[in-house]
Amino acid sequence: MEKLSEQILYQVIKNRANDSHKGTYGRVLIIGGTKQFGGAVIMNALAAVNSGAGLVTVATDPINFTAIHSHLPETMVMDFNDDLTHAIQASDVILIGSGLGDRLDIVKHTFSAVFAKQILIVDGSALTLVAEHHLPWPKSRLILTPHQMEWQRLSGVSVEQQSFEAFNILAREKFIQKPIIVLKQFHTQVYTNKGIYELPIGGPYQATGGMGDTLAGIIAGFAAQFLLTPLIDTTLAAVYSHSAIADELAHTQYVTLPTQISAALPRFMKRYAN
Ligand SMILES: NC(=O)C1=CN([C@@H]2O[C@H](COP(=O)(O)OP(=O)(O)OC[C@H]3O[C@@H](n4cnc5c(N)ncnc54)[C@H](OP(=O)(O)O)[C@@H]3O)[C@@H](O)[C@H]2O)[C@@H](O)CC1
Ligand SMILES: Nc1ncnc2c1ncn2[C@@H]1O[C@H](COP(=O)(O)OP(=O)(O)O)[C@@H](O)[C@H]1O
Ligand SMILES: [Mg+2]
Repeated sequence: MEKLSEQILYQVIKNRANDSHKGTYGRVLIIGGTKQFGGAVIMNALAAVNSGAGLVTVATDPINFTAIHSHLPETMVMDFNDDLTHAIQASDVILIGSGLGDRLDIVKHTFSAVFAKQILIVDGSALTLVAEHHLPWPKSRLILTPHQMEWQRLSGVSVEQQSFEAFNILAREKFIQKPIIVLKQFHTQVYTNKGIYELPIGGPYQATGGMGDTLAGIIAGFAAQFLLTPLIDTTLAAVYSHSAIADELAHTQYVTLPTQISAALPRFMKRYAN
């Protein structure tokens, strides 16, 4: 297992070309946030916008529209009960699942609408729904972001067994699409076609609801913006940035809130851009 270092940030975070525009930095569609869990998509979107995605749209329960706009006038919104086919197919990156509750219909529709070349990040409730209903995965480029219980549901590997990486490797082999799997925990592990990476930073000051929603949003923002960089590297840089910011905040804070991590992203990224 290879330990991640800040080197990955220099590899991925590049200065922007003068002749670029918002379209250059990718279109992200975030799908999630039932009436109960609107906060999850707000945290997805705060992370995606602050990490530099060019255009972000949130497809969610309309009850969340005002709250989203009051946090982030930069985002567009749409009703996730409407037909999402066009919005899905017009996006570079789709993030589905944070706070999606029991909306199996939306997961099924999204999986049927995505193209093979698109990047689909599957988080939170969407992972649980796939596991419960044994849904087949789509052919798109896939990143899964389970916490340990979500990975247990998906793979059958118990939380205890997950400390033996061989079990996780075997479980990943069963996926036809060989997704990038971000197995979140203290010292998160990332399983990829290039190898397994361990995050040596981060800590329990990150144990607040919404921390994973924020990570998923950063992964989406990085993937959309650094579209020409290998997806494994952009994912690793997102995972590293998320906890590196938390570590910096933890010098002076007892807990590090998800929304504070997103707010710190633009200044953090500026230090590594080259
Ligand atoms: N503001 C919002 O709108 C928020 C919305 N959110 C959204 O809510 C949705 C549900 O997500 P969820 O993770 O809360 O519930 P679920 O998948 O049932 O897992 C709970 C079970 O798993 C266990 N468990 C958890 N973590 C574990 C770990 N690391 N390692 C091992 N076990 C772990 C846990 O154990 P326990 O806490 O009981 O010890 C319990 O048994 C999801 O879509 C998310 O995006 C949240 O982000 C919060 C903020
Ligand atoms: N003790 C810890 N040490 C390091 N990171 C942690 C710790 N507890 C939680 N985290 C991080 O917080 C995030 C939690 O993700 P998740 O459970 O999906 O949150 P949520 O769904 O509430 O947004 C992961 O990135 C995980 O690595
Ligand atoms: Mg989560």
